[in-house]
Amino acid sequence: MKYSKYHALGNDYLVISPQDLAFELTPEKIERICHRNFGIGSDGILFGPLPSNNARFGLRIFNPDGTEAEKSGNGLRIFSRYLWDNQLVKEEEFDIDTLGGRVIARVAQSGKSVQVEMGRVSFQSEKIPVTGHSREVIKESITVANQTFSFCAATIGNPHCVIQLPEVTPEIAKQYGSLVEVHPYFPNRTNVQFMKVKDRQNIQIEIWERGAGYTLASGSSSSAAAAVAHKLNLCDSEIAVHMPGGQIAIAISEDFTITMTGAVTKVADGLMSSEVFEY
Ligand SMILES: N[C@H](CCC[C@H](N)C(=O)O)C(=O)O
Repeated sequence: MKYSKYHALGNDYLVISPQDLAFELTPEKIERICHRNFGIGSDGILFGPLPSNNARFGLRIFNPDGTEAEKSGNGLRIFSRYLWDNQLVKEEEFDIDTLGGRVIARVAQSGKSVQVEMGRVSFQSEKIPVTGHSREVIKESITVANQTFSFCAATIGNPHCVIQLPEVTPEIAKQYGSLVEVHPYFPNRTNVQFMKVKDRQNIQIEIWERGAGYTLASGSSSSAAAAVAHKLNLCDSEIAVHMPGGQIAIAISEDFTITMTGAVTKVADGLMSSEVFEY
């Protein structure tokens, strides 16, 4: 079966088109395809373009644990580049419908940069969701492994828990991210960002992704963390988000609509053998 592999700042995805799909995309098959040793290996699968009544293209996004995500910022930039590589779009704006809402994308620099209007960030508990009474989830506390953190929660279609610290490291993300991801506060689990605010135009984040674990970059995490920094008046409305895999530019409008701009890199076009499911 044909696939295309791209990465966005080290957050890698496989694009599989429905016309090439040779089997049902079950959670077990997704896990195996994404496995770094027994499969092709990736941080997820982008399944599209699909027919849509809401947009020019439909897209489904799957995590390596087989669960489906409402949105993926890096995934949307990669999918936009895939559409451009396959002559399905040129430099014009086009829209993509996802489980987490409709976005508007534009490919630039011969596919090496993509801008996506990701939708509006909400801090509202019932939209994220976060348990408890209806409120904006700002500066609340969460305890995992006997460590209590102050956090803010946000959604941009998928859920995010943003924890601000004076310093952030991969070790902190790996030690605490997996515990926060499955904390009872988050009925649908959550993506987790540990954020250092460097100045009013720059933040640094370390990421633990729902259903994927530690990743080198995340577009929806960048959007959520930047929105929280702006909400807390720690940053202005244009923020560079620095991650181990590179940086993403985030622009935040008055109503917290997010525009994300970042790189995309083509890795390969490949052919997957059916033997991958036999081991
Ligand atoms: N794991 C995420 C989806 C992918 C997010 C990330 N790769 C991005 O670029 O936004 C979730 O379950 O919500």
